[in-house]
Amino acid sequence: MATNIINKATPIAPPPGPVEAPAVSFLSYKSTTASVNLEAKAPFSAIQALFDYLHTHPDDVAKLNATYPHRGVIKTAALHKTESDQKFTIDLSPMRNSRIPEALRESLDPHGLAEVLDFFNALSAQYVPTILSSLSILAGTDLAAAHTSYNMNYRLCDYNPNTAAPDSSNGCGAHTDYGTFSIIFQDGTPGLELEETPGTWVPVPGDATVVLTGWCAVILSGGLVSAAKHRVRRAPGVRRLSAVLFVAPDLYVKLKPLGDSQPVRPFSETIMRGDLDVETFKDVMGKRWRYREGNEEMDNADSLSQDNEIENMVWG
Ligand SMILES: O=C(O)CCC(=O)C(=O)O
Ligand SMILES: [Fe+2]
Repeated sequence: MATNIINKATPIAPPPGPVEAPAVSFLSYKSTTASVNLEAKAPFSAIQALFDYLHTHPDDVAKLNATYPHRGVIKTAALHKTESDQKFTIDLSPMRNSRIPEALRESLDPHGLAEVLDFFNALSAQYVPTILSSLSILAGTDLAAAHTSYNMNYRLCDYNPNTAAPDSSNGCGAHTDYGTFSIIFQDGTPGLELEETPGTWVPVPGDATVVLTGWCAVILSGGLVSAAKHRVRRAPGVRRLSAVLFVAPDLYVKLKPLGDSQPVRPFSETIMRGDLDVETFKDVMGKRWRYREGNEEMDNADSLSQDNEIENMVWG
């Protein structure tokens, strides 16, 4: 069983170091989640402005998607699919943002893009090292060396009532993030829920900022850190916006327990041999993720849930 890594109301100070960084307090009773007192506030007016602009400017959507033809940047499958997640998503990443042509930046920057990118860039510079060092304490091993290239994703979500299934309560299906941790900012609207015990969902207050650990943290920590399963429910007619920073290890990192100590639970041979790198893991996980979000078809989609497939790959 995973140790209860984040104790009740026990603030964990970052280790002393030369860099002055804001303190991150883990206050949750739950091993998989941490409520964090971040001073950062996500710019929700800019986020709403960006979505509203893109919802009404298909030409700019096409140009933005052309900067990442592989998967696209703004995802609108919920407009025509009723069973998938009923939300719109914008996925930006520091690596790909440099591919946005100057003219497109000039047309999108005044409609929220500049403010959104400034927010994520400042957030990651200010908090990622601190959270990684706090998480390293919980993981019993130094996670920093596996996170040198800031393999991150900047995601905006618009749980908009204007989708193919306006009355559906499925905003975002139950899942566990693949990376090391994700910071979720919310616009004040409830909907995010955490699975406390199998089948028991606990609502997160709509104005809380939360850090959720993902599968890479589970593996690198030898199972000391567990992963937070979560989902988002929609209320009919209610719009909800969120901003998520996903942090993952560098793509070439081999996903196996880092420390010398015995894993708290046996991992698969693939994991213990170090045969699975972050890039491959992200591909496998991403495929199911996109299926759930309505952005990719799958042959054997119904036979396994996203988390079951990952569990089969990770655990012995
Ligand atoms: O919108 C949210 O609050 C959470 C979104 C989420 O879990 C995700 O995109 O992975
Ligand atoms: Fe998530």
